[in-house]
Amino acid sequence: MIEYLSRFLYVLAASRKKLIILVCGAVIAAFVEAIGIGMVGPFIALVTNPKFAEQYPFVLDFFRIIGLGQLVEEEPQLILPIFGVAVVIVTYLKSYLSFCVQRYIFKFSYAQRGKLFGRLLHTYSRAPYTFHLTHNSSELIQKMVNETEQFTTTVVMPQLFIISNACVIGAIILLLVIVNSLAMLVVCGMFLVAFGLLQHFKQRIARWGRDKTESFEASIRIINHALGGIKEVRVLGCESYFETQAQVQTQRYATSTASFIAFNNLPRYALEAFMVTFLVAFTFIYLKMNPNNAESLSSVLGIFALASVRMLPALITLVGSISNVRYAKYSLDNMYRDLKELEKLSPELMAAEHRASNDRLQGQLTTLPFTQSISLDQITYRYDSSADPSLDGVALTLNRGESIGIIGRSGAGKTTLIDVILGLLTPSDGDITVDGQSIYQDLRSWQNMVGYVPQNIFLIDDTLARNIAFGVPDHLIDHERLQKAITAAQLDDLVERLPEGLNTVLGERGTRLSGGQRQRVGIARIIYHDREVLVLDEATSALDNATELLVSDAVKALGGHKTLIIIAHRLSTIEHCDRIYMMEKGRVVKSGTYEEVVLGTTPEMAMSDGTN
Ligand SMILES: Nc1ncnc2c1ncn2[C@@H]1O[C@H](COP(=O)(O)OP(=O)(O)OP(=O)(O)O)[C@@H](O)[C@H]1O
Repeated sequence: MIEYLSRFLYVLAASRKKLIILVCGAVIAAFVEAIGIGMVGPFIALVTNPKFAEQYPFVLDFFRIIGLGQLVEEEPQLILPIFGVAVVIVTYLKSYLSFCVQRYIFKFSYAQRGKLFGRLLHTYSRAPYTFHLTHNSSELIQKMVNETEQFTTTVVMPQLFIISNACVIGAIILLLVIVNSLAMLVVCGMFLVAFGLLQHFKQRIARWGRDKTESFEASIRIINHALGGIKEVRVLGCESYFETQAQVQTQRYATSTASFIAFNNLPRYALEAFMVTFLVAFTFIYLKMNPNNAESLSSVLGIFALASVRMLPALITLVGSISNVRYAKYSLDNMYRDLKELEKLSPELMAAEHRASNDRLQGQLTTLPFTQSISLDQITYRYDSSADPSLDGVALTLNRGESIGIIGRSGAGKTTLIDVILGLLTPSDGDITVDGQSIYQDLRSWQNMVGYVPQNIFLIDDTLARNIAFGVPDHLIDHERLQKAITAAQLDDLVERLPEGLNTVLGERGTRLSGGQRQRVGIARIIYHDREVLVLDEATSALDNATELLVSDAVKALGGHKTLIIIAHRLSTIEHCDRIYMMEKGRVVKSGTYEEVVLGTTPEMAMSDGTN
């Protein structure tokens, strides 16, 4: 329980002070409600039994507390009307307070959802790259969209309702004990039934919660597969394969959700059945033991009826809230694990990223001093899931303004090397230095000076301008620089042909562009961002020969004042490079000029696909 609460408080992004104020408000409202409930009984008793005030001294005590003790002692006929007015006032106060507290609970809980969503996005987007290599994006989307909602409705709200209902129940129990200690019998019976049910269904509730979360996550993954790969799916005609998978998951989701909702109604029926059974059994036993005292039975039964009418709804809400909390335990544990692990793992990284985002927004980027060279010194990297290292003692040096080409067969380690250079993977051995300073001393400043064009350019479903000035708010876009980048990447023709020029929306993942055009947008993007070191991963693979020539010219034009690292898909792309490194099984096996390395090497040795 303590562990659960500490996890809950960790995930809850609210200030503790707010939470304490909220709990205090809920407790006060619950006590006013309990007082209101408690006053109804004596009011009815005062109406039906005029001697009630004499028999029960707490009635006069009440009048003394509100300062009217003397008045009602002198004029006892005023007891009933004054008490009636007090009941009405307390009921109004109770209703108003309960409404305010509930409204605050809803506001507070949904504000938590927004905050938690932002916190998860912040954490995931700044998490080490290796985290993303092992976590499916559907899982992360599921957590941000569904589990934050679940956290709000089935963890935060129920916990606050547990507190307020526990207060109401406590106050009612106190009241019943004061009025008639026999009522404890029925209270104990009710608790036994309610908590017996919770205990009996404990495992099942937790399993339903887990099933619901997992099936929702699987559904998002299936949607991603079926619609993300719509071209292949349509051509291969395997739509029904994904439909069958989706059916399994929706069925699992339906079963777990329906079972839980049905269970939530069970305590009400069980408690009602218990009450009737108890009252009938009690009546028979009472009559058997007191055959001549049937009249007193009605007053005892009245107390029981009062207990059940007041206790039942509060107890049902309490049981519902507790089962909700259990139902959501799986998703709470999930979010706790991610947040705790990632926030613990990379607090400096997170802080640095946060600073960098702010700097970027203000157009100021800190970079490492770079006037001479970049050196990779004995870089070794092994993926967690792999037995052999993918990079094994790679060493190379690159002077400012130079361009190097990296070639090698498929699986030689080129992409892994690029990921290490980009600072996405941290080598287990070796170092990368810029003018002698390790990039790991200030990774963000290193990344601020690197531009990257991957094999598959990531395009957002937005305008061409925003895709080139990627991540820059509209009001900070430099239009002169944008135009230069477009011209350098040979995109002028495209801009002219697009219906709304630079403001044309490119479609999801740039579906309105050809492969070659997408590549050129990627190149325009790094030109716009004007980074000192440019990394091109087979950047010209999707270009036709004529366009490739144009883009290669643009890239070549960058040479001399930009430092280039190119993973080549076609040997012609790296002809102009100052040096070529050939990789094999994670090692650099040959280096030198184009003539020294490429000529005399079979295309199979040099390239992923054996082309030249
Ligand atoms: N996420 C990963 N987990 C485990 N092993 C990996 C992972 N990514 C790559 N590898 C392994 O690391 C080695 C190098 O892969 P890498 O992708 O760097 O090669 P590459 O030269 O870029 O190949 P290609 O030209 O086909 O893209 C391969 O043996 C590959 O199986």
